[in-house]
Amino acid sequence: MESSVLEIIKARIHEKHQGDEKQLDVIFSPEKRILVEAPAGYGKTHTMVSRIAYLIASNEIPSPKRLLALTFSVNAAYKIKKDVSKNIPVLLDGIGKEIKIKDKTYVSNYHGFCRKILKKYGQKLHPSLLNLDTLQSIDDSDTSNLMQFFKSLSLEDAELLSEFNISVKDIKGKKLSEKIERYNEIVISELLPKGAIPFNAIITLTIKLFKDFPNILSFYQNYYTTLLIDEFQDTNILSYWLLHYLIIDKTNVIFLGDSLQRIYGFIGAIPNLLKHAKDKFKLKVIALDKNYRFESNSNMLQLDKIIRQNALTPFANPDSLKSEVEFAIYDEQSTEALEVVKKTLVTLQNDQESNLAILVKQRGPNVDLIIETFKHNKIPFFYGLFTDEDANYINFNRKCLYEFIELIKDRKRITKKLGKAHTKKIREIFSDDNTALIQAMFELLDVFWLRLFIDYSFLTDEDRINLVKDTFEHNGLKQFMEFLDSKIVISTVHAAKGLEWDYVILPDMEQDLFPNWFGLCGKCKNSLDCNILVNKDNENKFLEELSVFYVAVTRARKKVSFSASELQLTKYNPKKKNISCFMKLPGMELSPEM
Ligand SMILES: Nc1ncnc2c1ncn2[C@@H]1O[C@H](COP(=O)(O)OP(=O)(O)OP(=O)(O)O)[C@@H](O)[C@H]1O
Repeated sequence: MESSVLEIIKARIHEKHQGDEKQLDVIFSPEKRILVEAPAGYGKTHTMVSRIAYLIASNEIPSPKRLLALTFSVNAAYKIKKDVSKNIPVLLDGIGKEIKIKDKTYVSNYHGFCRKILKKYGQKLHPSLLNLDTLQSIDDSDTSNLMQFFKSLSLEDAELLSEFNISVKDIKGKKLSEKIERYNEIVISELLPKGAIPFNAIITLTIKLFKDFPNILSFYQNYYTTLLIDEFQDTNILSYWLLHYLIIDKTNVIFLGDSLQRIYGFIGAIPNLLKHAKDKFKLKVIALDKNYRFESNSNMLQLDKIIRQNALTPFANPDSLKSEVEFAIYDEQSTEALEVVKKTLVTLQNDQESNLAILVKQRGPNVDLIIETFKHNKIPFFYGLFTDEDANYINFNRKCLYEFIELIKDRKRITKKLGKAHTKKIREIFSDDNTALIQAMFELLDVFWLRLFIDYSFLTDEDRINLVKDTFEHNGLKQFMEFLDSKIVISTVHAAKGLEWDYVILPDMEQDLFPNWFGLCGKCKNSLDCNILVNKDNENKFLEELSVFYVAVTRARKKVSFSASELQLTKYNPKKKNISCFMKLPGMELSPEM
């Protein structure tokens, strides 16, 4: 490429990134191995998009097709793809070059990528993998379920499947490596012939393919010269193994992530992964240093720093950080619920274009009362109280996947008509279920189909089919909350990851709720006064809960407010509880206003 053209492209990127030196270092870096570490809102994804666009626009890689970009969540992957396709024409505008990204650069999540490989070569393991799109994705965690659906499966094999599933979540590397071969054998001999494939097998079979057919592995290792991975902290052990196969000496690698946003430990996100990967792949660390989300909001910026500082030095404030924090304490839950409703209305009244989320750690009688109070006052809101572990939520996504596969069996294209048929079928299946969760799922499903034809019209039919499958298979409907019209969302923090609102309220900041009993309080020896002493025994638990707190707080663009009650509702009687230890992080200057 002519140097003058390259300079124009660089200047355009420079301008887009407002001269942010660290981001530009990453984008233009000649290094082959980079780890970008940065907190929420520091521009990791923004930087990744420009790096991809730069590599393609400047011909730094042999072809856009040879760049592989992966992320954890489906929605994030397709957003990156969309941003890259928007960015390249801007970079190349008026300089006589045209690159259509539509079906070139491959951006996906780990499963989507493996599915692509299995569709091409999986028949070498079993003929049914040729029609991977029509195989039903099954849950292999429950032994009795497996025995019921697969009559010829022995109890021993069913147990192995379910133990394998649990070991992925518990990150038991040794157990997994001992069992992966047998796991694959059972999937191939028992499940695939009956048209079924477990979620984890999409990755384990790809690994098997790489092991059994070195020429296929070598093709992919050489084909993808550049590998970029966003949301790296959420990678699980199977995906991490997959990366070990793909990365060879000459591969250019960039991982981007933030250890403090690892909140999927309970489904297998590996702890200390960034450090491990840094040593393993000899990565050069570049830390981004400017927070764009809270650029003009010094109070939120300070609060962000305070939480992060406490991850390094719990309950110490060496840099004397200060942030004013609204924290109201009420005598009991019904008063708190009413005040949360009032606060919501006043906030939206004062800032009419804004939206607001009420985020909680988990479902329970306390948030139920808040919901009842909203309903009682006839204030509409979206019900987002589900997590990735929630059986009903998972079941809804699964049914969506099943029905989609049935509908797409004889077709190669997704049309609006197909979307309507799918929604109709799902509504029929759940017609007797009036629970708030299922009603909310219907809303999300409508939004999902609507956005598919608006936001993803640039995708090929194959990519769109993959997007639908990836979304349902990954329990990803929750990500479509961001497109709802609703100005008020009541959600779990886990369902809200990756999304943002102008205002966030965190109610129930009490002992046993946030952090919760299972997460930390049950283990804390100082629960009498909730002045936790962080030590070797509870450090990991503390960090896991603090991560969820951090993700919750950083969902707010403008402001976050907190509340608590002295009397907490429990299954039995209301109980007197302390306020959360998280409201005692040094540097937070609490003001009783709400
Ligand atoms: N150099 C920059 N100039 C202007 N805006 C920027 C810059 N870098 C990032 N932003 C903006 O800041 C916001 C946050 O960026 P981005 O989503 O990439 O951050 P992130 O580090 O990936 O956050 P998270 O960890 O929460 O995913 C986006 O709206 C992005 O457009």
